[in-house]
Amino acid sequence: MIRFESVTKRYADGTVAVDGLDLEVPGGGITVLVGPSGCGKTTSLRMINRMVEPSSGRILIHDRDVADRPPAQLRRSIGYVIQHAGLFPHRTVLANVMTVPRLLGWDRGRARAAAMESLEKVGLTADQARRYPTQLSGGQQQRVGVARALASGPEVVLMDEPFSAVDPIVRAELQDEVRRLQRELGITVVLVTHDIDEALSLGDMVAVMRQGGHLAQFAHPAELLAEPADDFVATFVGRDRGYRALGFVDVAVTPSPVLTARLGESVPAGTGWVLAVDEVGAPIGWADATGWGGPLTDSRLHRLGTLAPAGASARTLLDAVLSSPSRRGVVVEDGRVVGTVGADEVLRALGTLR
Ligand SMILES: Nc1ncnc2c1ncn2[C@@H]1O[C@H](COP(=O)(O)OP(=O)(O)OP(=O)(O)O)[C@@H](O)[C@H]1O
Repeated sequence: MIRFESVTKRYADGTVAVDGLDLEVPGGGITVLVGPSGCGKTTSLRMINRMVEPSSGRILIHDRDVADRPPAQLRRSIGYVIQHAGLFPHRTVLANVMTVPRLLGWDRGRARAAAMESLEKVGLTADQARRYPTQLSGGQQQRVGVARALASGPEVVLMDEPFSAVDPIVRAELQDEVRRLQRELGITVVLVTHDIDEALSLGDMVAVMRQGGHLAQFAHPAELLAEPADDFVATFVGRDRGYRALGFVDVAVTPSPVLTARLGESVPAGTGWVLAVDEVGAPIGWADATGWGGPLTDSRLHRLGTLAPAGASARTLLDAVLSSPSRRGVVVEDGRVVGTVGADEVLRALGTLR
């Protein structure tokens, strides 16, 4: 959908930032450009909306050369999100988000409605819309940046290190949000990051670039982990790639029934591990009824491990097992316990995969 054809960018001082890049970004997904500092990610991204002009080669969106479109018009049709949101400080949040619709010539009412809708999509309120950017947290400002990029309903959104300036928790929330919005709106997102974990968790496809603006590998995250094209990619992808690859592996393991009890219910001595559940069947903790019996109380409970949703990846299942005091991973559906799995079952299922 976005095609780089032998694209090279040589800056005026002779720096070759991108060298003969051939890349086909599929429509309707998230494609991540990742690589070490200075490998040409930002330059590649900015050539899509003509903020940087290629020295040779061409870039096509829907088979149409971007060079044939006036830069200002092209940029209005493509959303753009940058690291520190890049908001106008002296304009309200709403006015910021209305910018592109207004530039497109929409009347005030239509632009305002589109901006409010867009702000709502990223979880911001009408009250926040009236404020100035500095009156919001860094994470909220970044949401405004995303809302602004989406306000005119672009098909393509470019994001340059959009989450690097926020803390890890906000970052994870924003990543989820972008994933959700991409699916909901069916847009094509091209995102630049230097963080391989972000690339692997967000990307439907990941382009790993290396110094000198060369493409090292373009693949699905699971393939990058399982079959890095060369030593550079293997090193860049990092340690634990065998284990991390399990995050993309589905295994057929049927959860076994587990003994559950509500608080106050009597548990016979010698029962072993019992999973405490609340009134709707959601797990609340484990109790070890090996050496005692009697009513189950709060004080008997050990902390739950992580929970694996039904159909979770091998990595999530194993994590549920390893973090559980009973060494049985709890599988839930709609928050309710459906059963448990053991490490041996997950490993056996993995062993039968090709
Ligand atoms: N305007 C410019 N003039 C000259 N050289 C430039 C210019 N912009 C970028 N470069 C150089 O081009 C190369 C690629 O830069 P680019 O910003 O595209 O890399 P990047 O992978 O996005 O890096 P980072 O992760 O550090 O932002 C670097 O060597 C950089 O110094």
